[in-house]
Amino acid sequence: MLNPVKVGILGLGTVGGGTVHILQHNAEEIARRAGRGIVVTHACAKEINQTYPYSTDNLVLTEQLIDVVNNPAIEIVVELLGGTTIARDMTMQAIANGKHVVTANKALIAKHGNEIFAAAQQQGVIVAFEAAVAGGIPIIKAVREGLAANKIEWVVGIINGTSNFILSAMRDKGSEFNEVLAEAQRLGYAEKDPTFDIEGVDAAHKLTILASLAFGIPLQFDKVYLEGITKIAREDVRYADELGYRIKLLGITKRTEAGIELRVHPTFIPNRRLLANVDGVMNAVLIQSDALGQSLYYGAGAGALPTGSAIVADLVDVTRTLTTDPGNRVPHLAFQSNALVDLPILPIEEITSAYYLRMTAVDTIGVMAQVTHILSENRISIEAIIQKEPISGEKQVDVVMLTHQVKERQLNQAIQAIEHLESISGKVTKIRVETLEH
Ligand SMILES: NC(=O)C1=CN([C@@H]2O[C@H](COP(=O)(O)OP(=O)(O)OC[C@H]3O[C@@H](n4cnc5c(N)ncnc54)[C@H](O)[C@@H]3O)[C@@H](O)[C@H]2O)C=CC1
Ligand SMILES: N[C@@H](CC=O)C(=O)O
Ligand code: NA
Repeated sequence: MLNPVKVGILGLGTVGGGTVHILQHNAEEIARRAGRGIVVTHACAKEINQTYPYSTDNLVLTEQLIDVVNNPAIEIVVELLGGTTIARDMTMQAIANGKHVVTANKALIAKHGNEIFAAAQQQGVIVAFEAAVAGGIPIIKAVREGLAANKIEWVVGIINGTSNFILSAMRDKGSEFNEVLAEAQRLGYAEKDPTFDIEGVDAAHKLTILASLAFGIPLQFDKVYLEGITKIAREDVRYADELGYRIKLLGITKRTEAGIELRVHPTFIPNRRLLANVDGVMNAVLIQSDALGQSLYYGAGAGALPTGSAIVADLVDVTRTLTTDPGNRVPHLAFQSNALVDLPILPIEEITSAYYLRMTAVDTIGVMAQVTHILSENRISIEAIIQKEPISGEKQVDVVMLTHQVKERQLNQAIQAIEHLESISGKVTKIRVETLEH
């Protein structure tokens, strides 16, 4: 067998720890698969004086990132720092030094991937990023290689473990939002800045990557429409249940004649669907493609070992292809770089969806007639409508409805008119309903 491949890791936190553990624990199996050993020789972190729960005996630990990136003995740099400034500099420096890079950093790839892949291609090195989308699920491999025969029509996914963990606990145990978020942070699921998880930014990073791989378009994070889960009220979770739905934070990207839909938002999903039953930190990605039809990919979306699993899989992949001519490797974004096309991304008002609407009626007499009149004027048909019984002593009641499919611009016009009614108090809550056929 050849000498082991030397790896340097930047960052020994949740994912760095999981990666070192797996490489040590499964060393023999990994070497049998890769054709040679894969050994971490150097690692960099801010907290190198702590005791790690794995052996650091043969590991040179440093606080200086550049010591790893500029070390001529290291062939593969694993970037597990997070963020898009220092991580970008280190990644670009590693590439300039002719090193392959493996990263879990979806923010980095979504925002700077076009530049990073161009530099990597010029240097003939690989930047591998399986861990960046849906944690341990081999979704990059599946889309880039497994579905290479297909024209992909749409991709829909639960791709943020933290927000799914929160929504599941709110529904199943009636837990408080902030308590569950703190638990997700303790378990190492959340981003350093957890607003990325709960405001949909992390899911948008991952969706940006999936859309590029699915449709052969450049990475365009700035064009993703995003809404997080922080505005979901307890009553919406309860009404979803009553109507036979679950609320999930979905990333949706779809090819239409007018352009590409690229959106992240809370979504009602009928509870009989598989996606509706993906709970806790689990992720799932459902893909519609022309030859295979639908395929579903399910597994742990965050955590030390699941994410470490994806990092090590990339290390094996890179090791196996070290001697392959760069022109014959799998292209970073699934399509050859000169075959990417710049399809337009649709503004959210141009999408068509069904909707859940909740409003508070202050005067119940005649309010239903007024609301349904506005909807019919805007050619919006209603699938279900519920007027809740007023709580005794109170005049206000919730009115909840589900619409059939309509263009979002049209729905927004109707909502504006409804909010102007004297019998309606405050804002109308709007949540999109998942209507993709499956
Ligand atoms: N935690 C998870 O389940 C998942 C995380 N990711 C991504 O993996 C990456 C790492 O995430 P975690 O391991 O959770 O983060 P973490 O916060 O647990 O670890 C970060 C590590 O980087 C080191 N570091 C950061 N800046 C440094 C600097 N300037 N100099 C030296 N060391 C520095 C820290 O000391 C720490 O060891 C992020 O990009 C994250 O988005 C991806 C999938 C899942
Ligand atoms: N914070 C992320 C970690 C994995 O990508 C999540 O919760 O999914
Ligand atoms: Na993955």
